[in-house]
Amino acid sequence: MHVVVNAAASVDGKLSTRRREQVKISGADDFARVDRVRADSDAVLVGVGTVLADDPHLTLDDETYRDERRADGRDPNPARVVADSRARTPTDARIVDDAATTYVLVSESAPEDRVAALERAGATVVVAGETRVSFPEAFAELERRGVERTMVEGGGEVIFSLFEDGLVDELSLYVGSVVVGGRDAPTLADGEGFVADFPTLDLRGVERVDDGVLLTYDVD
Ligand SMILES: NC(=O)C1=CN([C@@H]2O[C@H](COP(=O)(O)OP(=O)(O)OC[C@H]3O[C@@H](n4cnc5c(N)ncnc54)[C@H](OP(=O)(O)O)[C@@H]3O)[C@@H](O)[C@H]2O)C=CC1
Ligand SMILES: Nc1nc(O)c(N)c(N[C@@H]2O[C@H](COP(=O)(O)O)[C@@H](O)[C@H]2O)n1
Repeated sequence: MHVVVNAAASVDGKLSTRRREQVKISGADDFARVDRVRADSDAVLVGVGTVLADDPHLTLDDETYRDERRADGRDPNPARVVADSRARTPTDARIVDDAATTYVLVSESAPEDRVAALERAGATVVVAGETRVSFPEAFAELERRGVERTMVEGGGEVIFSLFEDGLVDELSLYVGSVVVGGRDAPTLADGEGFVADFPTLDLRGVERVDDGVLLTYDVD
């Protein structure tokens, strides 16, 4: 599985505010770039924290990208994937509608009634991990289902885990010209944090986009 993490942060590294409400950090040109990255992916993944905070749709905005994908014999939108150990994704979340395939990654400890409700709502549930979603296991199953390239849109808990598991191949970070602040505001990589053996990156590109900077990296 090739994994591309994409996120937008303030200059102080925050993905949103201490209230965990969605903040538009990217400008129009960056959102257009994000749409292209989505279109080039087989799946777009977020954590359940992002689903509960933002209620994202994670489909393509530009119809021409859907047309391109149809012409290539692919589904018009990439699949949507939620990492959700306890199956907390609401059945009326936008990510569960019929605009694209939706995979909900759950752990073995997810309540059966929640799993059944998500399946009734049209989601495909993938069980991986005992109490928390195991990304290595889940990605192996997604690969069996034809997902070879996954774009990860956040949030900070999930991005940290993917770095911890050594699963990230590329990172695109848009740094908007804004200060958010807040010691409890989510950052690019939250979780427990590293104290040694920090993942290191190769800087591939630096580009001005809107009034911010797009940084692109390969992960060592
Ligand atoms: N600016 C940007 O580019 C973006 C900003 N955001 C912002 O980020 C915030 C949400 O981020 P955050 O709270 O970090 O939530 P995440 O989206 O990272 O979701 C975290 C949750 O995912 C579940 N999960 C399942 N398996 C794992 C695993 N192996 N490792 C880690 N988590 C796992 C956990 O819940 P459980 O144990 O119940 O499964 C965990 O609490 C929102 O404020 C949102 O607006 C989000 C995306 C992009
Ligand atoms: N690239 C980017 N820039 C920002 O400024 C953002 N706030 C985000 N957020 C991500 O986009 C998701 C919303 O997707 P839809 O428009 O609903 O398809 C949101 O949930 C974050 O993952 N991204």
